[in-house]
Amino acid sequence: MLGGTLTHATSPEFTVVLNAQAGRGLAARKWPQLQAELLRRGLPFTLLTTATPEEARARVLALPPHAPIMTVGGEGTVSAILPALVGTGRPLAIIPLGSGNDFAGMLGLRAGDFGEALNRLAYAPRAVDVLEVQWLAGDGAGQRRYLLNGLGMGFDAQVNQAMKDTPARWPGLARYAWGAFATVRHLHLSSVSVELDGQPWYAGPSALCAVMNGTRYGGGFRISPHSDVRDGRLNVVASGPIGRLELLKLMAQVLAARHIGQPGVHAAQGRQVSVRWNEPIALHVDGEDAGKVTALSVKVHPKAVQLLNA
Ligand SMILES: Nc1ncnc2c1ncn2[C@@H]1O[C@H](COP(=O)(O)OP(=O)(O)OP(=O)(O)O)[C@@H](O)[C@H]1O
Repeated sequence: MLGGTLTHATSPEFTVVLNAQAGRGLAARKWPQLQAELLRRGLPFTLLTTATPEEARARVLALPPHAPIMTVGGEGTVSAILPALVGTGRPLAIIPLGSGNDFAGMLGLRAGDFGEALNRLAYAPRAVDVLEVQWLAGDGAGQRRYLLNGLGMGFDAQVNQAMKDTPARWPGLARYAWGAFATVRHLHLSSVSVELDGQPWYAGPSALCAVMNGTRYGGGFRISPHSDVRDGRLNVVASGPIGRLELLKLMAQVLAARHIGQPGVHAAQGRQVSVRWNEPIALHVDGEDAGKVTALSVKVHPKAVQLLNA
């Protein structure tokens, strides 16, 4: 554990959660530069270098309520400690150094731009919504998990898996695009039935269904351009029956956020959504593979986390 010098009497001491593996090692490589910047600004901190998400969660949970946290990593690094933030009053500053950084990117925070991320600590904290997913059937039935950015089922989640085969030096967007091309050959439609706020919303064949708090995933695909992380609502986007070529065209439209309103694209907002498939479907949660699922529900916790540099 390494401590920074307390030179500014009014600055709270941050607990820095450094995920050295985030961004395929980017966070570890950039840490000395960030550390120097924290010290230069007189921002006091204690460093937690954690080996696993579970360790990070446990160590943050052991901190006093209201202790400010700074994550250094990607979406998974933030996602891992959400249970130690929601409802505890521990505020969060995000220093994005992951592969995709979609939630941070949506907020205008760029990987490696420490100046902007730290300057924003002078702003008033802003509360953002958090989503909670519950597995309704299958192996994980009853399991719950918080997420900040979004989850995807079907094609989305398969692309997320395929991205792992791409070179580390590629930007997140290129890795996602490569994954989409590799995955589209195996496109498979399944039957889904989606209820939004207790009402039937979409039922029929589908290639993908995403439930979003943020606007984008995959390093810049704006799957849910109308999302607002402060509106107390989640956004659901599902495809109808779609072929390979149409899906590739759709992905290009998603890049430009022009897919909403197109035929075969269903999008809506609500507070709670239940999604049931006729067969097990690949799932990612905040960009992490989460196996296969046949039914899940997602609800919003409005303004559940205070962001210090939003
Ligand atoms: N504090 C932590 N310490 C060690 N490992 C962690 C920690 N938090 C999360 N992890 C693990 O590290 C993996 C990668 O982290 P993260 O998602 O932050 O980076 P990334 O995948 O490179 O970026 P992004 O999610 O923005 O694409 C996560 O999937 C998770 O399993």
